[in-house]
Formats: sequence, structure tokens, C-alpha cells
Amino acid sequence: MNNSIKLPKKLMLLGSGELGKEFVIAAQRLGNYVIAVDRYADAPAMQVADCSEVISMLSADGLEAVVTEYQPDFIVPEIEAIRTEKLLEFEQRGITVIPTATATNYTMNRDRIRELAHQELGIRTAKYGYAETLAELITISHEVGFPNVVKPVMSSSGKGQSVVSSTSEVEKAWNYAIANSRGDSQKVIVEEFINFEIEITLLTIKQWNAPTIFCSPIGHRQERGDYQESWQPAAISEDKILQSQQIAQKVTDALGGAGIFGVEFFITKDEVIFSELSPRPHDTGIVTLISQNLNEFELHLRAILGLPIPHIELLKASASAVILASEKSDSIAFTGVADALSEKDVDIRLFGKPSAHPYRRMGVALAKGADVQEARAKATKAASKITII
Ligand SMILES: Nc1ncnc2c1ncn2[C@@H]1O[C@H](COP(=O)(O)OP(=O)(O)OP(=O)(O)O)[C@@H](O)[C@H]1O
Ligand SMILES: NCC(=O)N[C@@H]1O[C@H](COP(=O)([O-])[O-])[C@@H](O)[C@H]1O
Ligand SMILES: [Mg+2]
Repeated sequence: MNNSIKLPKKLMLLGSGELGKEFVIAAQRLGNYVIAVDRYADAPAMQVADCSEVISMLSADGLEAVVTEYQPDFIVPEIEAIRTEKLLEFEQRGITVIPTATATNYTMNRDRIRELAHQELGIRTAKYGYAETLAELITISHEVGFPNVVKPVMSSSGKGQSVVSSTSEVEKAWNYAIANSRGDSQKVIVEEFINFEIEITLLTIKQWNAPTIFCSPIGHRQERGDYQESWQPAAISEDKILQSQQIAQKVTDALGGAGIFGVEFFITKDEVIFSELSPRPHDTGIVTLISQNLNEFELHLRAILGLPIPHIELLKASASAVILASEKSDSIAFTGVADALSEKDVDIRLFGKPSAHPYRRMGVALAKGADVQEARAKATKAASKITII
């Protein structure tokens, strides 16, 4: 045990959404000081942090200014869209970047992490190829086969992603991917469509001076490439859990550092197929706010600070269901909260995002149940009772 760890620490959070908000709460419960940074004011994590800064996190100068001003002990990325080359510089100056600056650089775009997993580590992934023009996409689509999934190399939460079932749909998928790609990237990945039985997130906690540990797998359901519901535990065999743990260990070892990773897998009848990973808390892991003795944000914090994690316990079958906006608005209010909270073992989180647009995640319902089925039904019912006005 490392008794020389001294608190409080100064943590700079790059990205201040709902995941960051819960992380800040965990950090402050141990008295730490948090600077929340994002591209817009009043972001969820800013509402609970010690102070906040609004900058473009893709701007090296913007990052330099806030890091110079605050001199944090740790930089904790909360989103992918960060000028990660600049993080390498901060790391060289002695600031700890979570999990490491290189890891954030590898996972910023889909191609680098895919190459690491598939080419360097020999891990099974969906068959894939890349394209930088429509003509290339048509050729690669035929090599990968139909149906396939086209995604911008730079995007998250399903943005710009489409399932393509024949040649006639390729052009539409290309235009959609390019229009929704982050930055000016023109590169897309085409993946074989995996007809999975279930997809899971394996929360993997990499520690500085202790072995890597895992949470019970989380099952989830996605629409438009974005998570709708998640539940824990996911019903998969011990053997497949072990396989996914071995793959997660291999990839996170290659990335290094410390912190929680959300490692995503497609589970088919016979196989465990690696999809991608987040080097930080995962949206589907929000369910751990109700399901575990230590939630994913507390686990991330402990791993970052080098504090012990003696035991992770799944308390009871649990689920989360998202509360999405349906229209554009700059003035947000919710009704139905009392009704949603009237059932036993149901809780909600409203993120406090200052504006809404169709499908923006504004909150989440959480529930425990006798089994996963009951927990899912309770969470979905509670989420459906909340209306955004
Ligand atoms: N090759 C595939 N075969 C079948 N389904 C897929 C495939 N790729 C993606 N999907 C579906 O789309 C979802 C989102 O894909 P992916 O995780 O690659 O996107 P993302 O934009 O990185 O999402 P997030 O940032 O929320 O993790 C997956 O969870 C899965 O449901
Ligand atoms: N799949 C990644 C994910 O869930 N990220 C979470 O969503 C926020 C952005 O939300 P916004 O797009 O509504 O601003 C991010 O800041 C993070 O908390
Ligand atoms: Mg994903």
C-alpha cells in the first residue's frame, strides 16, 4: 500500500459532459480540486467543479493557456476530440495524462486503435477497410461485403454512422459520414456488419501498481450508433467473459497508464469480437451509479490517484435507460420526475445541459430489479415518464 499519496490533488477535466459531472462528484468527495473544461459554458461537470474554463480543446494554444494557468497534477480527458499531440507535450513536462498521452492519441481516431488491436496484437475484429474517396469506398465495400457499417474515422456516439446493405446506398453513407466527421477528416472505416447476440462493455480498471481488474460485463442496446439502455450483469458464458477479459488486458497493457477503460465487444454464438474502447468512463457504464459498491467514476478516480480498490461488488441486477431530447431548445425544463421516482429502487440523473437538440442525451433513469429483465423494464418505464418541455 502506498501511504505516501497526499490529497488533495488538482485535476483538470477535458470535456465536461454527464460522465465528467459524476467524475467531479467522485473527486470532490475525496476533497480534490477540479477544473472543468469544455467548449461551451455551463456544461454539466462545470456545475459541480471548483472552477471552469471554456476553450476549444482541439486548439493547442487553448490547452496551453489553461494548463499554464492552473498547473494541474493530472489531466483527465473526458471526450475524444482533443489536440492529443499537445497532451504528449504536457506529459513530457511532468503532468500525468490519463491514462497516458499516447493512449488518448491512439483512441482519438478509430483507425489507430484498430490497427493496434488487429495488426499489432492480432485480436479478432470485424473485417474492415478504409476509404478517403467515394470511389475507394465503393471498392472497399465490395471487399468487406454487405451489409456493412460505414463510420467516419473521427466521430463518436454514432455520429455519421450508417448500415449499408447494397451498392446503391454507398454514396448516401459516404455523404453522411463526411458531413458528420469531426474536423476536416475525409477518412471513413467500413466494417463487416456483425450479427451479434449481444454487445457488451467490459469496464477494465488499469492500476499503477496493482493488477488490472474488471467489472461484471454490461450489456447494452444501441440505436443510431448511440446507447439507449444498458444493464448489468450481461448474460454471457464464463468462458466468453474470460476471453473478453484477456483481450481487454492485452489492449490496455499496450496502451499503458492507469484509469478505467470501457472495452466494447460484440458477442456472437461462437466468438468474442473486439470493437473499440474508451480510455475513460463509458456511457453504458452509467448503470454502475446504481449497480455497484463503487461506480465507474469512483473506480476511475481511485485508479488515477493510486488508491486501493479492494473489492468491486455487483449489488443487484440493474439497468439504465436514456432520456433524450426530441427538439431544439435553449430553455430546458422537465416534468414527470415525481412520477418516475415513485417506484422502489428507481433513481434518475438530469444532466443540466443548457440546451437541447433532437436525440441529445439529457438525463438517464436507473433501476435495480430482481433480475435484469425487471431492472430494464423499470428503468425504461421511469425514463418514459420524463418529459422535456
Ligand atoms: N461492425 C458492426 N457490426 C454491427 N454493429 C455495429 C458495428 N459497428 C458498430 N455497430 C453498432 O453501432 C454502435 C456504435 O458503434 P461504435 O461503438 O463503433 O461507434 P461510436 O460512435 O464510437 O460510439 P460511442 O462513442 O458511443 O462508443 C455499436 O455499439 C453497435 O451497436
Ligand atoms: N459516447 C460518448 C459519451 O457519451 N460522452 C459523454 O457525452 C458528453 C457529450 O454530450 P453532448 O454531445 O450532449 O454535448 C461528453 O462530454 C461525455 O460526458
Ligand atoms: Mg462505441
